[in-house]
Amino acid sequence: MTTPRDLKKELRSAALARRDALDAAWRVDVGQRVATHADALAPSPGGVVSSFWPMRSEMDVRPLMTALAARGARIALPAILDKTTIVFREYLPDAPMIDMGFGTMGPGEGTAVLDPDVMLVPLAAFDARGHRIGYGAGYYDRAIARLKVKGCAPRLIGIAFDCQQVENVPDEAHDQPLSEILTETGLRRFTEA
Ligand SMILES: Nc1nc2c(c(=O)[nH]1)N(C=O)[C@@H](CNc1ccc(C(=O)N[C@@H](CCC(=O)O)C(=O)O)cc1)CN2
Ligand SMILES: Nc1ncnc2c1ncn2[C@@H]1O[C@H](COP(=O)(O)OP(=O)(O)OP(=O)(O)O)[C@@H](O)[C@H]1O
Repeated sequence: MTTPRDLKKELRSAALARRDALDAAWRVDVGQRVATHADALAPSPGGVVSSFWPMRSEMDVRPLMTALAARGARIALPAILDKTTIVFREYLPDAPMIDMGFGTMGPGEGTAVLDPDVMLVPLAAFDARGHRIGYGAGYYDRAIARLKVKGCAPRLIGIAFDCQQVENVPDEAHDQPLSEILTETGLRRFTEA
């Protein structure tokens, strides 16, 4: 029997292969263009936006991070604590970044841990309902579930290229659907089917 887990695995690797095939210079250009959506994404001044330090063929959201910081947002980046847990540590441009493994970097220990008001969520694949597939470790699903238990409900904005959209992401109970998605064709809001 094909389980949701098997299906997700297939969709993940196909979507990541499509993303890997995108032209690298075009991807950089898109990263710069999406920064023009900063006004629509910025929380009220002093609010926290979690971003991510690009790895593999992800969109480079660093120009967007800079634009959000210029609008008064505090920026946080994921720090991998163990096989199941990420926390979001404050990103201060002058503070040293440490190697998080997997080709990504993050702020070191001793940096403030923040609860995001707006979360820019990396992903492998997404569907028209806002359901997403990540890299398969469940880090983001768990981090979002943990925030909700604490009474925090961050605005969840997926970051992807249009070629990562799939017909249907199989549902699993722990999935945390996105409210919006930002791609090279703009910012879209999902209306759960
Ligand atoms: N830029 C960025 N940072 C991020 C994430 C992300 O998606 N993008 N994460 C989002 O979660 C976390 C890192 N998550 C990751 C999860 C799995 C693998 C990974 O390479 N997994 C192996 C399989 C390992 C195994 O099965 O034991 C692989 O895919 O080859 C990498 C990062 C936190 N930081
Ligand atoms: N809230 C949670 N509590 C416990 N386990 C969880 C939770 N969320 C996800 N998991 C577990 O994490 C594993 C990976 O889940 P899944 O394949 O949905 O990850 P993903 O969406 O690809 O990853 P990510 O959330 O890191 O982007 C699964 O075994 C799942 O049971």
